[in-house]
Amino acid sequence: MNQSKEQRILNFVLQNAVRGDPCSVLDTIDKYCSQKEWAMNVGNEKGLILDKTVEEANPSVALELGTYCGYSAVRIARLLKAGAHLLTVEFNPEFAAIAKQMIEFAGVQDKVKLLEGPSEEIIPQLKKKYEVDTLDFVFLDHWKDRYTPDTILLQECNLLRKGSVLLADNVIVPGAPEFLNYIRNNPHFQCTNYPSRLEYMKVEDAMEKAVFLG
Ligand SMILES: COCc1ccccc1-c1cc(O)c2[nH]cnc(=O)c2c1
Ligand SMILES: [Mg+2]
Repeated sequence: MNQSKEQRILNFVLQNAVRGDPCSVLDTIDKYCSQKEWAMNVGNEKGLILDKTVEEANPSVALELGTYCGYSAVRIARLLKAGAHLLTVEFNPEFAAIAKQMIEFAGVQDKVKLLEGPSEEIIPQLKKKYEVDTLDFVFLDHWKDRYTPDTILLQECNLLRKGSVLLADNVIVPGAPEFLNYIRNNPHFQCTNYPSRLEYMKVEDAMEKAVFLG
């Protein structure tokens, strides 16, 4: 049974990165995916926008939708203050299994809770089952057709508070035009666009930040 691309990425990290060093894990994934096999990690260019947004929000409780191999979970968790934590949601069991190992190798497992399942099922469970009050930061990086319904669901479940920061990846490529239309015309959100590049490619992409105004 030949290996998946995601397994090859993990193996490259296990053999080349420094255990317990999140930055070396990120650099090693970026090296593999820029030189050997493209993969849909947020990457280092958009990763810097993610870093700045997380640092500015300084979240106690963060949510990521779309874990994939765990690159952005490691990227976010490495910036979290003592006692803060990230909940990351992945519906693909193969990806979740890879991400779990990636997060543990990076040494950020105490700050990250990986939840396996569809976001539309997990979001309504966050308060009662996962003891969340409100979310300080949300990274949307899953299926683009879920950006709008999940943003509506977060509001319906009272998971956002005045000042909650949403950051969406890939609003140009693959694109989330319906989400941009929804969020930019919604008076409860203050939006900012951050032009960038698609990970590991000379292709235009962008991230959209949306601050909930309550
Ligand atoms: C499976 O498509 C891969 C792909 C192909 C071409 C262009 C973009 C993407 C892409 C890039 C990303 O950062 C992504 N992030 C999260 N969920 C995605 O599906 C996703 C897709
Ligand atoms: Mg993405």
